[in-house]
Amino acid sequence: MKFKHIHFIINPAAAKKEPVLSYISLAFKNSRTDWDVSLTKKSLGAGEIARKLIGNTDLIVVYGGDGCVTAVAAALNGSKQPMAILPGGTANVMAGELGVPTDTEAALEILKKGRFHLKAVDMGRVNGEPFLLRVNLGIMADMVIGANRELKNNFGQLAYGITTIQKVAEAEPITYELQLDDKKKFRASGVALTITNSGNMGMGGLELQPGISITDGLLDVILMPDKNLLTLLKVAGSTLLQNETTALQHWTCSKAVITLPKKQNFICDDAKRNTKKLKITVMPGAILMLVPFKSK
Ligand SMILES: Nc1ncnc2c1ncn2[C@@H]1O[C@H](COP(=O)(O)OP(=O)(O)OP(=O)(O)O)[C@@H](O)[C@H]1O
Repeated sequence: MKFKHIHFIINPAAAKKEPVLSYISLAFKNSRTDWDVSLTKKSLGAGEIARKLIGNTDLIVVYGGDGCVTAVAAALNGSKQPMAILPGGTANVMAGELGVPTDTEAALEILKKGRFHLKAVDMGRVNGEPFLLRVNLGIMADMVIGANRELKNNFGQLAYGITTIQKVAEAEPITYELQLDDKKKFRASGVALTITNSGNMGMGGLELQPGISITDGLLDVILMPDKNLLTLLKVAGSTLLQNETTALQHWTCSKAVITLPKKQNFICDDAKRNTKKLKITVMPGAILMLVPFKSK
């Protein structure tokens, strides 16, 4: 498959510092593909740019971190406009999930040679707002909020690890009321709750829990009940060994209502929000994404 026209949305302030325009120009030098570029600004997000491009190009490629990627996916959901990712950020969870190489020139080579197919990927919606990766509460939310730009610039992916250690020490369990699909409501306490579409953690291809799929039309709800050392070690071990652990509670559903004892911060992909009740639904096959063929 080859595209006649590609529009690149580039975040010039993305974490990777590299001559991405030269790479694009070189990759398509002798190709019949015509391409254009838009640059994001602090005041002009990737999502806003993407929305105006719907139907005006064959493929929107976003170069940046997950902030840009999730903003573009949110803008395009339900539109049938295909999108692709050139990883330019610190972690690029979605690119990892799809198997897009971290190396920009290698990712462009796949695009140029047509070694990919398009896949309809699920998204979710929380209190009306679309998300691509996950909704986080508790430690996981605090960790994303704590990993600020300065920390990410200095430490890259390690920024998340540094803030996790800080946040675990401070964490207190919260009692959540959960209603999954149309089943009976129940209460469960935990220091971290994640409602996730993607299993990838953006770190060396590690998965949060095995079997989480971005194309199964379902969301995975994962609760970490406590923060004692044994639980943390079990979670770390199961992540590394890619097996299911009893230290985490894990459910799947297509919709969830989560009620908190009081208003609290949560993370919708990259964005910080605050609420007492989360109404979450899956949007099966909401976005067409470019997926590289698996290398043999
Ligand atoms: N031209 C620009 N100058 C400065 N900042 C920008 C510009 N364009 C976008 N941004 C900022 O970049 C951020 C989103 O970028 P990106 O998705 O690469 O970051 P990220 O999600 O923090 O990535 P990662 O965590 O993987 O490093 C937003 O905070 C946005 O305001």
